[in-house]
Amino acid sequence: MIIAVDGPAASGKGTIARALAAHYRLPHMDTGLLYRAVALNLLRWGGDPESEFQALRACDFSQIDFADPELKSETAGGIASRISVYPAVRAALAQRQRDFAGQAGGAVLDGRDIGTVIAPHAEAKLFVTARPEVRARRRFDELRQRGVTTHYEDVLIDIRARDDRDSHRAAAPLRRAEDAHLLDTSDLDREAAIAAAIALVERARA
Ligand SMILES: Nc1ncnc2c1ncn2[C@@H]1O[C@H](COP(=O)(O)OP(=O)(O)O)[C@@H](O)[C@H]1O
Ligand SMILES: Nc1ccn([C@@H]2O[C@H](COP(=O)(O)OP(=O)(O)O)[C@@H](O)[C@H]2O)c(=O)n1
Repeated sequence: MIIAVDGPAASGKGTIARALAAHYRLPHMDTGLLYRAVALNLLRWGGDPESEFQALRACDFSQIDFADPELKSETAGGIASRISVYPAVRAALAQRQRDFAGQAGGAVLDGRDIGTVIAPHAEAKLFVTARPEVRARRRFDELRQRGVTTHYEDVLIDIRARDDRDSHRAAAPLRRAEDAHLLDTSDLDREAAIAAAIALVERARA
C-alpha cells in the first residue's frame, strides 16, 4: 500500500507519516529532506537560490548526511521552498521518490506533491493541515527545544511566506488532491491526530 501525506509546513504531516509507517510496517520517506539537502548544498557552496542552473547543480546527494541537524533549520526550509519552484530541480528529485514509492509492499511518503504528482495512484491520500498560528506555535516550540533563539512572530511570517510560495508556484503547487482526505490537526494533540489518520487510511482501504 502506498500512503501519500501532503500538507503545509509544521502541519504535523511528518509526525503522522512516521506513525502510519510504524503502524502499517512500511518504509517512510520525508521528501522535504531532499529539497532541504539541495538547499544546504547550495548554501555551503555559496550558490545563488535565484539561479535555476546553480540549484540544479546542487542536486547532488553524495556529500549529504541526512542526519545533519542543519537540514532542519528554518534557513534550509526557506531556501528549499525557493529552489523547489524550479521544474528542473523537481525533475531531478522525482525518480528517487517514485522508486521509493514503487518498492514491493509499498511505502509512506510525506511532502507537498505526493498525492498529486509523485504517486497519484496511491491507495490512501491525506492532506494534513492546521491554522497558520497553530503551525507557527508548534515550529516555534520545536526550534526552542533545539536551542534556537527566535520569535514567534518571525516564525509565523516565515510560515505564511512559505505557504504562499508553495501554493502559488507553477510546478507541482501545494494543493489537496481531489481524492485526498482532509485532516485538520489544529485542535488535535499528536495521539488524536495519529488515530484520526489511521481511521482515514482504513476508510480509504475499505
Ligand atoms: N497534533 C499535534 N499537536 C501538537 N504538536 C504537534 C502535533 N503534530 C505535530 N506536532 C509537533 O509539531 C512540530 C511539527 O510537526 P511535524 O510533524 O514535523 O510537521 P511537518 O512534517 O508538517 O513539518 C513537531 O515538533 C511535532 O512534534
Ligand atoms: N514534496 C515536496 C517536499 C518539500 N517541498 C519543498 O521543500 C520545503 C521544505 O519542505 P519540508 O516538508 O521539509 O518542510 P516542513 O513542512 O517540515 O517545514 C517546502 O516548503 C517545499 O517548498 C516540495 O516542494 N515538495
